[in-house]
Amino acid sequence: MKITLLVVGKTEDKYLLEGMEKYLNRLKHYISFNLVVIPELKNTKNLTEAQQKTKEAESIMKQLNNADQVVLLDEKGKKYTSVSFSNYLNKQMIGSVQHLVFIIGGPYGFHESIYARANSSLSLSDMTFSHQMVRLFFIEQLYRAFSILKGEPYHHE
Ligand SMILES: C[S@@+](CC[C@H](N)C(=O)[O-])C[C@H]1O[C@@H](n2cnc3c(N)ncnc32)[C@H](O)[C@@H]1O
Repeated sequence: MKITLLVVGKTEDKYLLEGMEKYLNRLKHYISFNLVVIPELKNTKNLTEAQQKTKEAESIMKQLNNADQVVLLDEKGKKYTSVSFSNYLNKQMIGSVQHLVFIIGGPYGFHESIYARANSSLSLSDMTFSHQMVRLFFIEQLYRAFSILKGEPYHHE
């Protein structure tokens, strides 16, 4: 199985880039992982929030194949503990899933067509995080999940 994390917009903040790099470097020892950045829309001044979400959705859909298992990062999604998330990943790996795609929305969240395409959703908290910060938190949780599956000492309950 390979995992893709699809995000909208480049990260400019150094503190986030450094954190992401740290966990991406660790994660690559466990799984084939790809971070795909969909470029942020330019000249959005004349676009409504709904129009921006529609355009983002078109770019997201272009990245997806029919067989992909798509999981949206969404504050209203399903909640896991780190251990239950590691079990979820294990199930996907031993099941028939070839490509697991997690998606973090843009500043306004997801268009309804993306909700309709998704197979499931995942909440990191009831709180709303910036779409930039979520990528760091999620990559750390992915790394943590694989370290749990490997029985390595990173995670302490
Ligand atoms: C600023 S939030 C968008 C908030 C928007 N009001 C909504 O309804 O989704 C940007 C993106 O960050 C992600 N996100 C923010 N908080 C999250 C959380 N607690 N759990 C999972 N993903 C979250 C989601 O992918 C969301 O689309």
